[in-house]
Amino acid sequence: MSTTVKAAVFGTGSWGTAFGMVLADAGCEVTLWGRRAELAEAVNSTRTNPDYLPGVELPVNLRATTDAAEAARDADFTVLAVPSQTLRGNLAEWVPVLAPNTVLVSLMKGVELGSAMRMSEVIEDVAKVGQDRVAVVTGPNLAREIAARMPAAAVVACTDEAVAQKLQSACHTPYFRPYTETDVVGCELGGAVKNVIGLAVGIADGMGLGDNAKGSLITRGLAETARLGVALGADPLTFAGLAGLGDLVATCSSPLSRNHTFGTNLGKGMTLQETIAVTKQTAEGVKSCESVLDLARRHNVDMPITETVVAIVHEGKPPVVAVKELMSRSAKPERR
Ligand SMILES: NC(=O)c1ccc[n+]([C@@H]2O[C@H](COP(=O)([O-])OP(=O)(O)OC[C@H]3O[C@@H](n4cnc5c(N)ncnc54)[C@H](O)[C@@H]3O)[C@@H](O)[C@H]2O)c1
Ligand SMILES: O=P(O)(O)OC[C@H](O)CO
Repeated sequence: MSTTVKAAVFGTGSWGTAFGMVLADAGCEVTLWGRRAELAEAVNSTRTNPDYLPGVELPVNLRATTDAAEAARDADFTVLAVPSQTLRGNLAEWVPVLAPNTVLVSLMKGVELGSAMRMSEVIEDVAKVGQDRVAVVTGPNLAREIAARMPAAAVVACTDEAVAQKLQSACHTPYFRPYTETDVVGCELGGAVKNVIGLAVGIADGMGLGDNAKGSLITRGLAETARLGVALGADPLTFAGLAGLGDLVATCSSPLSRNHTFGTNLGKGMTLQETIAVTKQTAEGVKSCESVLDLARRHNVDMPITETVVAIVHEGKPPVVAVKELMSRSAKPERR
Protein backbone atom coordinates (compact mmCIF):
# COMPACT_ATOMS: atom_id res chain seq x y z
CA MET A 1 0.00 0.00 0.00
CA SER A 2 1.34 3.46 -0.92
CA THR A 3 2.24 5.74 1.98
CA THR A 4 2.77 8.80 -0.21
CA VAL A 5 0.75 11.72 1.07
CA LYS A 6 -1.57 13.15 -1.59
CA ALA A 7 -2.50 16.82 -1.72
CA ALA A 8 -4.93 18.70 -3.93
CA VAL A 9 -4.39 22.46 -4.21
CA PHE A 10 -7.36 24.45 -5.48
CA GLY A 11 -6.05 27.70 -6.96
CA THR A 12 -3.08 28.15 -9.27
CA GLY A 13 -2.29 31.72 -8.24
CA SER A 14 0.97 32.72 -6.63
CA TRP A 15 0.46 31.20 -3.18
CA GLY A 16 -1.43 28.09 -4.31
CA THR A 17 1.36 27.28 -6.74
CA ALA A 18 4.19 28.12 -4.32
CA PHE A 19 2.63 26.12 -1.46
CA GLY A 20 1.98 23.25 -3.89
CA MET A 21 5.70 23.37 -4.64
CA VAL A 22 6.48 23.22 -0.90
CA LEU A 23 4.26 20.15 -0.47
CA ALA A 24 5.85 18.49 -3.49
CA ASP A 25 9.37 19.30 -2.26
CA ALA A 26 8.36 17.71 1.08
CA GLY A 27 7.50 14.49 -0.82
CA CYS A 28 3.75 14.76 -1.37
CA GLU A 29 2.07 13.90 -4.66
CA VAL A 30 0.42 17.20 -5.58
CA THR A 31 -2.34 18.07 -8.03
CA LEU A 32 -3.14 21.73 -8.65
CA TRP A 33 -6.61 22.66 -9.80
CA GLY A 34 -6.96 25.77 -11.97
CA ARG A 35 -9.78 27.34 -13.95
CA ARG A 36 -7.87 27.87 -17.17
CA ALA A 37 -6.88 24.92 -19.37
CA GLU A 38 -3.97 26.79 -20.96
CA LEU A 39 -2.39 27.47 -17.55
CA ALA A 40 -2.81 23.84 -16.41
CA GLU A 41 -1.31 22.74 -19.71
CA ALA A 42 1.63 25.16 -19.28
CA VAL A 43 2.31 23.85 -15.75
CA ASN A 44 2.35 20.25 -17.04
CA SER A 45 4.38 20.86 -20.18
CA THR A 46 6.87 23.53 -19.05
CA ARG A 47 7.02 22.78 -15.28
CA THR A 48 6.45 26.48 -14.60
CA ASN A 49 3.49 28.74 -13.86
CA PRO A 50 4.23 31.51 -16.37
CA ASP A 51 1.34 33.74 -15.22
CA TYR A 52 2.02 33.82 -11.47
CA LEU A 53 5.56 32.53 -10.82
CA PRO A 54 7.51 32.99 -14.07
CA GLY A 55 11.00 31.49 -14.02
CA VAL A 56 10.31 29.16 -11.07
CA GLU A 57 10.89 25.49 -11.88
CA LEU A 58 8.18 23.29 -10.38
CA PRO A 59 8.87 19.73 -9.12
CA VAL A 60 7.92 16.69 -11.22
CA ASN A 61 5.59 15.37 -8.51
CA LEU A 62 3.32 18.40 -9.01
CA ARG A 63 0.87 18.46 -11.88
CA ALA A 64 -2.14 20.56 -12.82
CA THR A 65 -5.68 19.90 -14.03
CA THR A 66 -8.93 21.75 -14.62
CA ASP A 67 -10.91 18.72 -13.44
CA ALA A 68 -11.87 19.25 -9.78
CA ALA A 69 -12.76 15.57 -9.25
CA GLU A 70 -9.40 14.46 -10.59
CA ALA A 71 -7.57 16.93 -8.33
CA ALA A 72 -9.57 15.99 -5.22
CA ARG A 73 -9.41 12.19 -5.66
CA ASP A 74 -7.91 10.42 -2.59
CA ALA A 75 -6.36 13.67 -1.31
CA ASP A 76 -5.21 13.52 2.32
CA PHE A 77 -5.10 17.33 2.26
CA THR A 78 -7.31 19.59 0.17
CA VAL A 79 -5.69 22.99 0.12
CA LEU A 80 -7.81 26.05 -0.71
CA ALA A 81 -6.00 29.03 -2.27
CA VAL A 82 -8.59 31.26 -3.92
CA PRO A 83 -9.60 34.81 -2.98
CA SER A 84 -11.44 34.95 0.36
CA GLN A 85 -14.54 36.51 -1.14
CA THR A 86 -14.99 33.74 -3.74
CA LEU A 87 -14.23 30.82 -1.41
CA ARG A 88 -17.86 30.11 -0.45
CA GLY A 89 -19.03 29.82 -4.06
CA ASN A 90 -15.95 27.90 -5.21
CA LEU A 91 -16.04 25.40 -2.36
CA ALA A 92 -19.76 24.71 -2.82
CA GLU A 93 -18.90 23.43 -6.31
CA TRP A 94 -16.05 21.24 -5.05
CA VAL A 95 -17.77 19.70 -2.01
CA PRO A 96 -19.42 16.85 -4.01
CA VAL A 97 -16.01 15.62 -5.23
CA LEU A 98 -13.95 15.97 -2.04
CA ALA A 99 -12.23 12.82 -0.73
CA PRO A 100 -14.25 11.46 2.24
CA ASN A 101 -11.80 12.09 5.10
CA THR A 102 -9.70 14.82 3.57
CA VAL A 103 -8.42 17.65 5.78
CA LEU A 104 -9.36 21.04 4.33
CA VAL A 105 -6.48 23.50 4.53
CA SER A 106 -7.02 27.24 4.23
CA LEU A 107 -4.26 29.42 2.79
CA MET A 108 -6.53 32.47 2.70
CA LYS A 109 -6.02 35.61 4.74
CA GLY A 110 -9.37 37.34 4.76
CA VAL A 111 -12.77 37.71 6.42
CA GLU A 112 -15.97 37.17 4.42
CA LEU A 113 -17.97 40.30 3.59
CA GLY A 114 -21.54 40.19 4.89
CA SER A 115 -21.15 37.25 7.29
CA ALA A 116 -17.88 38.51 8.88
CA MET A 117 -16.83 34.84 9.03
CA ARG A 118 -13.22 33.68 9.15
CA MET A 119 -12.19 31.36 6.32
CA SER A 120 -12.19 28.22 8.50
CA GLU A 121 -15.76 29.08 9.53
CA VAL A 122 -16.79 29.41 5.88
CA ILE A 123 -15.17 26.03 5.16
CA GLU A 124 -16.96 24.34 8.09
CA ASP A 125 -20.23 25.91 6.97
CA VAL A 126 -20.00 24.96 3.30
CA ALA A 127 -18.31 21.54 3.57
CA LYS A 128 -20.26 20.54 6.71
CA VAL A 129 -17.13 19.34 8.51
CA GLY A 130 -15.99 19.74 12.10
CA GLN A 131 -13.11 21.93 13.30
CA ASP A 132 -10.83 18.88 13.45
CA ARG A 133 -11.03 18.59 9.65
CA VAL A 134 -9.98 22.19 8.97
CA ALA A 135 -6.44 23.56 9.19
CA VAL A 136 -4.86 26.92 8.43
CA VAL A 137 -1.41 27.74 7.07
CA THR A 138 -0.22 31.27 7.79
CA GLY A 139 2.78 33.40 8.75
CA PRO A 140 5.40 35.53 6.96
CA ASN A 141 5.16 33.74 3.62
CA LEU A 142 5.56 36.02 0.62
CA ALA A 143 4.95 33.61 -2.26
CA ARG A 144 7.78 34.80 -4.49
CA GLU A 145 10.38 34.29 -1.75
CA ILE A 146 9.06 30.81 -0.91
CA ALA A 147 9.03 29.95 -4.63
CA ALA A 148 12.72 30.94 -4.74
CA ARG A 149 13.17 28.49 -1.85
CA MET A 150 14.35 31.26 0.45
CA PRO A 151 14.05 30.31 4.16
CA ALA A 152 10.78 31.00 5.99
CA ALA A 153 8.88 29.80 9.03
CA ALA A 154 5.11 29.33 9.13
CA VAL A 155 2.30 28.19 11.38
CA VAL A 156 -0.01 25.26 10.68
CA ALA A 157 -3.02 25.57 12.94
CA CYS A 158 -5.80 23.13 13.75
CA THR A 159 -7.84 22.69 16.90
CA ASP A 160 -6.79 19.02 16.69
CA GLU A 161 -3.03 19.08 17.30
CA ALA A 162 -2.52 15.63 15.73
CA VAL A 163 -3.96 16.94 12.45
CA ALA A 164 -1.68 20.00 12.64
CA GLN A 165 1.30 17.67 13.18
CA LYS A 166 0.40 15.59 10.10
CA LEU A 167 0.19 18.72 7.98
CA GLN A 168 3.42 20.00 9.53
CA SER A 169 5.29 16.92 8.38
CA ALA A 170 3.61 17.05 4.94
CA CYS A 171 4.97 20.56 4.26
CA HIS A 172 8.31 20.59 6.10
CA THR A 173 11.26 21.21 3.77
CA PRO A 174 14.82 22.52 4.24
CA TYR A 175 13.59 26.03 3.37
CA PHE A 176 10.05 25.95 4.87
CA ARG A 177 9.80 25.43 8.64
CA PRO A 178 6.22 25.00 9.90
CA TYR A 179 5.31 25.21 13.62
CA THR A 180 2.05 23.78 14.95
CA GLU A 181 -0.58 25.85 16.74
CA THR A 182 -4.08 25.13 18.04
CA ASP A 183 -5.27 28.76 18.22
CA VAL A 184 -6.99 28.83 14.84
CA VAL A 185 -8.93 32.02 15.66
CA GLY A 186 -5.77 33.97 16.53
CA CYS A 187 -3.85 32.66 13.52
CA GLU A 188 -6.61 33.57 11.08
CA LEU A 189 -7.15 37.03 12.54
CA GLY A 190 -3.41 37.71 12.49
CA GLY A 191 -3.36 36.92 8.77
CA ALA A 192 -6.49 38.87 7.85
CA VAL A 193 -5.81 42.02 9.86
CA LYS A 194 -2.13 42.29 8.86
CA ASN A 195 -3.33 42.93 5.31
CA VAL A 196 -5.31 45.93 6.55
CA ILE A 197 -2.35 47.23 8.58
CA GLY A 198 -0.15 46.57 5.51
CA LEU A 199 -2.42 48.93 3.55
CA ALA A 200 -2.10 51.57 6.30
CA VAL A 201 1.70 51.31 6.38
CA GLY A 202 1.81 51.41 2.57
CA ILE A 203 -0.29 54.60 2.59
CA ALA A 204 2.10 56.16 5.15
CA ASP A 205 5.12 55.08 3.09
CA GLY A 206 3.56 56.51 -0.06
CA MET A 207 3.00 59.80 1.74
CA GLY A 208 6.63 59.81 2.91
CA LEU A 209 5.72 59.81 6.61
CA GLY A 210 8.93 58.05 7.68
CA ASP A 211 9.98 55.07 9.77
CA ASN A 212 8.63 56.33 13.10
CA ALA A 213 5.16 56.38 11.57
CA LYS A 214 5.75 52.89 10.20
CA GLY A 215 6.88 51.53 13.59
CA SER A 216 3.95 53.20 15.29
CA LEU A 217 1.40 51.83 12.81
CA ILE A 218 2.82 48.30 13.01
CA THR A 219 2.73 48.32 16.81
CA ARG A 220 -0.65 49.97 17.25
CA GLY A 221 -1.95 47.77 14.40
CA LEU A 222 -0.85 44.70 16.32
CA ALA A 223 -2.52 46.10 19.46
CA GLU A 224 -5.87 46.44 17.71
CA THR A 225 -5.50 43.00 16.12
CA ALA A 226 -4.90 41.46 19.54
CA ARG A 227 -7.86 43.38 21.00
CA LEU A 228 -10.16 41.88 18.38
CA GLY A 229 -8.56 38.46 18.87
CA VAL A 230 -9.09 38.46 22.62
CA ALA A 231 -12.73 39.48 22.14
CA LEU A 232 -13.13 36.45 19.86
CA GLY A 233 -11.43 34.03 22.25
CA ALA A 234 -7.91 33.96 20.78
CA ASP A 235 -4.77 33.67 22.91
CA PRO A 236 -3.09 37.12 22.97
CA LEU A 237 0.34 35.44 22.75
CA THR A 238 -0.51 34.19 19.25
CA PHE A 239 -0.17 37.78 18.02
CA ALA A 240 3.45 37.90 19.22
CA GLY A 241 4.17 34.86 17.02
CA LEU A 242 4.61 34.15 13.31
CA ALA A 243 0.92 34.55 12.50
CA GLY A 244 0.86 37.98 14.15
CA LEU A 245 4.04 40.01 14.43
CA GLY A 246 5.98 37.82 11.99
CA ASP A 247 3.54 38.27 9.13
CA LEU A 248 2.90 41.92 9.96
CA VAL A 249 6.61 42.78 9.74
CA ALA A 250 7.09 40.88 6.45
CA THR A 251 4.02 42.46 4.88
CA CYS A 252 4.70 46.00 6.07
CA SER A 253 8.34 45.98 4.99
CA SER A 254 8.23 44.20 1.64
CA PRO A 255 7.69 45.64 -1.84
CA LEU A 256 6.51 42.09 -2.72
CA SER A 257 3.40 42.54 -0.57
CA ARG A 258 0.38 43.38 -2.73
CA ASN A 259 -1.38 45.04 0.21
CA HIS A 260 1.62 47.19 1.08
CA THR A 261 2.09 48.14 -2.59
CA PHE A 262 -1.64 48.92 -2.96
CA GLY A 263 -1.43 51.27 0.03
CA THR A 264 1.76 52.89 -1.25
CA ASN A 265 0.06 53.73 -4.53
CA LEU A 266 -2.88 55.30 -2.68
CA GLY A 267 -0.49 57.25 -0.43
CA LYS A 268 1.30 58.59 -3.50
CA GLY A 269 -1.98 60.05 -4.68
CA MET A 270 -3.37 57.47 -7.09
CA THR A 271 -7.15 57.11 -7.01
CA LEU A 272 -8.76 53.86 -5.92
CA GLN A 273 -9.68 53.02 -9.52
CA GLU A 274 -6.14 53.72 -10.75
CA THR A 275 -4.71 51.60 -7.96
CA ILE A 276 -7.08 48.70 -8.69
CA ALA A 277 -6.17 48.92 -12.38
CA VAL A 278 -2.44 48.41 -11.70
CA THR A 279 -3.01 45.63 -9.12
CA LYS A 280 -2.87 42.30 -10.94
CA GLN A 281 -3.32 39.96 -7.99
CA THR A 282 -5.40 39.56 -4.86
CA ALA A 283 -4.85 42.31 -2.25
CA GLU A 284 -7.17 40.87 0.39
CA GLY A 285 -7.09 43.87 2.73
CA VAL A 286 -8.97 46.04 0.23
CA LYS A 287 -12.18 44.07 0.80
CA SER A 288 -11.39 42.57 4.19
CA CYS A 289 -10.86 45.97 5.84
CA GLU A 290 -14.65 46.33 5.70
CA SER A 291 -15.40 42.84 7.03
CA VAL A 292 -12.76 43.17 9.77
CA LEU A 293 -14.36 46.45 10.85
CA ASP A 294 -17.77 44.80 10.73
CA LEU A 295 -16.47 41.99 12.97
CA ALA A 296 -14.93 44.52 15.37
CA ARG A 297 -18.20 46.48 15.63
CA ARG A 298 -20.18 43.28 16.28
CA HIS A 299 -17.88 42.70 19.28
CA ASN A 300 -17.58 46.35 20.39
CA VAL A 301 -13.86 46.46 19.69
CA ASP A 302 -12.18 49.77 18.84
CA MET A 303 -9.98 49.45 15.72
CA PRO A 304 -9.00 53.00 14.74
CA ILE A 305 -6.39 52.09 12.12
CA THR A 306 -8.76 49.66 10.40
CA GLU A 307 -11.47 52.32 10.53
CA THR A 308 -9.08 54.81 8.94
CA VAL A 309 -8.17 52.38 6.14
CA VAL A 310 -11.87 51.82 5.39
CA ALA A 311 -12.42 55.60 5.30
CA ILE A 312 -9.53 56.15 2.87
CA VAL A 313 -10.13 53.14 0.62
CA HIS A 314 -13.94 53.03 0.53
CA GLU A 315 -15.17 56.45 1.58
CA GLY A 316 -12.73 58.65 -0.31
CA LYS A 317 -11.25 60.32 2.77
CA PRO A 318 -7.99 62.08 1.77
CA PRO A 319 -5.03 60.36 3.51
CA VAL A 320 -3.76 63.72 4.85
CA VAL A 321 -7.06 64.33 6.64
CA ALA A 322 -7.14 60.74 7.92
CA VAL A 323 -3.65 61.03 9.44
CA LYS A 324 -4.61 64.28 11.23
CA GLU A 325 -7.71 62.63 12.67
CA LEU A 326 -5.81 59.53 13.80
CA MET A 327 -3.18 61.66 15.54
CA SER A 328 -5.76 63.85 17.30
CA ARG A 329 -7.67 61.01 18.99
CA SER A 330 -7.95 61.45 22.75
CA ALA A 331 -4.81 60.58 24.75
CA LYS A 332 -4.82 57.24 26.58
CA PRO A 333 -2.55 54.70 28.33
CA GLU A 334 -0.75 52.35 25.92
CA ARG A 335 -2.11 49.12 27.34
CA ARG A 336 -5.83 49.68 27.53
N1 LIG B 1 0.77 35.51 -2.51
C1 LIG B 1 1.22 35.41 -1.29
O1 LIG B 1 2.39 35.77 -1.02
C2 LIG B 1 0.35 34.86 -0.20
C3 LIG B 1 0.95 34.34 0.94
C4 LIG B 1 0.16 33.85 1.96
C5 LIG B 1 -1.22 33.88 1.84
N2 LIG B 1 -1.78 34.38 0.72
C6 LIG B 1 -3.24 34.34 0.64
O2 LIG B 1 -3.61 33.31 -0.28
C7 LIG B 1 -4.86 33.62 -0.90
C8 LIG B 1 -4.68 33.49 -2.40
O3 LIG B 1 -3.75 34.48 -2.78
P1 LIG B 1 -2.79 34.36 -4.03
O4 LIG B 1 -1.60 35.15 -3.69
O5 LIG B 1 -2.58 32.98 -4.49
O6 LIG B 1 -3.68 35.19 -5.07
P2 LIG B 1 -3.49 35.31 -6.62
O7 LIG B 1 -4.22 36.54 -7.01
O8 LIG B 1 -2.07 35.16 -6.97
O9 LIG B 1 -4.27 34.02 -7.16
C9 LIG B 1 -5.62 33.81 -6.90
C10 LIG B 1 -6.06 32.54 -7.62
O10 LIG B 1 -7.47 32.40 -7.46
C11 LIG B 1 -8.07 32.30 -8.75
N3 LIG B 1 -9.36 32.96 -8.71
C12 LIG B 1 -9.66 34.27 -8.74
N4 LIG B 1 -10.99 34.46 -8.73
C13 LIG B 1 -11.52 33.21 -8.70
C14 LIG B 1 -12.84 32.74 -8.71
N5 LIG B 1 -13.89 33.55 -8.74
N6 LIG B 1 -13.03 31.41 -8.69
C15 LIG B 1 -11.98 30.55 -8.65
N7 LIG B 1 -10.70 30.95 -8.66
C16 LIG B 1 -10.50 32.27 -8.69
C17 LIG B 1 -7.11 33.00 -9.70
O11 LIG B 1 -7.31 32.55 -11.04
C18 LIG B 1 -5.78 32.56 -9.12
O12 LIG B 1 -5.47 31.26 -9.55
C19 LIG B 1 -5.20 35.04 -0.43
O13 LIG B 1 -6.13 34.96 0.62
C20 LIG B 1 -3.89 35.60 0.10
O14 LIG B 1 -4.07 36.55 1.14
C21 LIG B 1 -1.04 34.85 -0.31
O1 LIG C 1 1.14 40.10 -0.92
P1 LIG C 1 0.27 40.16 0.31
O2 LIG C 1 0.15 41.54 0.85
O3 LIG C 1 -1.03 39.46 0.09
O4 LIG C 1 1.05 39.35 1.45
C1 LIG C 1 1.46 38.04 1.19
C2 LIG C 1 1.58 37.21 2.44
O5 LIG C 1 0.37 37.17 3.15
C3 LIG C 1 2.70 37.60 3.34
O6 LIG C 1 2.82 36.67 4.38
